[in-house]
Amino acid sequence: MKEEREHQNILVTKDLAIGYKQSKKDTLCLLSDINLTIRKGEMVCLLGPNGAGKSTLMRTIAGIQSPLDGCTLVEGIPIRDRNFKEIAQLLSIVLTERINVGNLTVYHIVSLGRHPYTSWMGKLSDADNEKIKWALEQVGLLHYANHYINQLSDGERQRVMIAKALAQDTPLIMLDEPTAHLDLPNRVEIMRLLHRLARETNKAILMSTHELDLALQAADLIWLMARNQPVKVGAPEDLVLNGSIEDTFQNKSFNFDRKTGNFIMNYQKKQTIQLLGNDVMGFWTQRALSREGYQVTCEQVGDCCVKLIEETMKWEIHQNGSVTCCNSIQELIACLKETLHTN
Ligand SMILES: Nc1ncnc2c1ncn2[C@@H]1O[C@H](COP(=O)(O)OP(=O)(O)OP(=O)(O)O)[C@@H](O)[C@H]1O
Repeated sequence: MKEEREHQNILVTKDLAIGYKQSKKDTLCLLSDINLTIRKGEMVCLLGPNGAGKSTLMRTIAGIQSPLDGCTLVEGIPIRDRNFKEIAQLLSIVLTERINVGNLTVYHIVSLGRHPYTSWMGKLSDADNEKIKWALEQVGLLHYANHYINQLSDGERQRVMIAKALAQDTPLIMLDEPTAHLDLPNRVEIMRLLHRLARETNKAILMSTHELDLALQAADLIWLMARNQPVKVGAPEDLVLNGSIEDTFQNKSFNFDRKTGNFIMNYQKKQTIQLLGNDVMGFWTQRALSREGYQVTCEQVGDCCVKLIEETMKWEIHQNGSVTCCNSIQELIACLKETLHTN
C-alpha cells in the first residue's frame, strides 16, 4: 500500500533547506528538513503570512534558487544540476506578473510551452499543434486562439498562461499567486479550473496563494508555512479543526471563525443588545450591529431589544413598551444611535 502511494508521488522534497547565502560566512536559513510530497491529480495550496518563505520555497522547488541543503525530485528525477530544457520537461511555472506582450497572439504564447520539445528552430509538429489546441480547449479559449493577448481581460490572460503550462505537458505545474490581479468571479473560476485540471489530467498542481477562503474550499491539501516552524500539511478541514489555520494567522484585529472559514474583524464593544431572529437576516443584522460596537446576544439585557420581522423584512426596536419600525439596517443603526444615545 505504502509503495503504491509512493509510486503516485510526483513531487518529493528531500531534507530540503531553503534560504539565502549572504556572504561566505553568513547564511540565512529560513527552514530546513522540509520533506513534502504531492501525488498525481492533487492540488496543493501553499499558504502563510507575508515573509513566511513561500516564494523562497517555490523558487527552490522549481530549481530557480539553489537549496541550502537537500533536493527536490520530480517523478524521481532530482532537479539539481539539470539543464533548463530538462527542468522544463518536468515542471512548468505560471508567475504572478501581468503579461504584457501585446503583439503576440494567444496561440503563439501557448505554443511557447512546446519549446522544450522542439528543435532549435522551434518548428511545431502536428502533435505539438494538437497539444496546443487541447490546452486552449481545456481553459475554454480555443475561440480566442488568433486574438492578440492585449485584447484579453486579466482573467483570460491568466487562463492563457495556464494553457501554456498545460501545453508544456509537465507532471508538475507550479503557480505563484495565480489569482492575484483578478476579481472574485475570476478568482473562483481559476481555482475551479485548476482543481478540475488536477483531477482530469492527473498532474500535480502546487500554487502559492493568499486566498485563504478559496484555498480552504478548493485545495486537496494545504501546506501551511510560518516563519521558523515546520510546514504543516493536511486537508484544509483538518487544519481548521486542529487550530493550525487560526494559530498561523493569529492577529488581535480579527478572529478566524472555524464554523465559516472566514476572518471576522474585532470591534471594540461598547454595549450589549438583544437580537431576536436568526437565519440570513439575523446574520447580516448581527454583522452590522457588531461593526457599530454592539455585543449581540439572544438573552434579555436591559430594556432594549431588536426584533427581526422576516416576512416583511423589517426591523423593530422594542424599548420600554414602545416600538420603532425600521425598513433597512441603515435605518436601524441610525434609530439605535438616537434611542440609546451612542455614537
Ligand atoms: N534575496 C534575498 N536575500 C535575503 N533574504 C531574502 C531574499 N529574498 C527574501 N528574503 C527574506 O526571506 C524571507 C521570506 O521571504 P519570501 O519572499 O520567501 O516570503 P513570502 O512568504 O513569499 O512572502 P510574501 O507573502 O510577502 O510574498 C523574508 O524575511 C525576506 O526578507
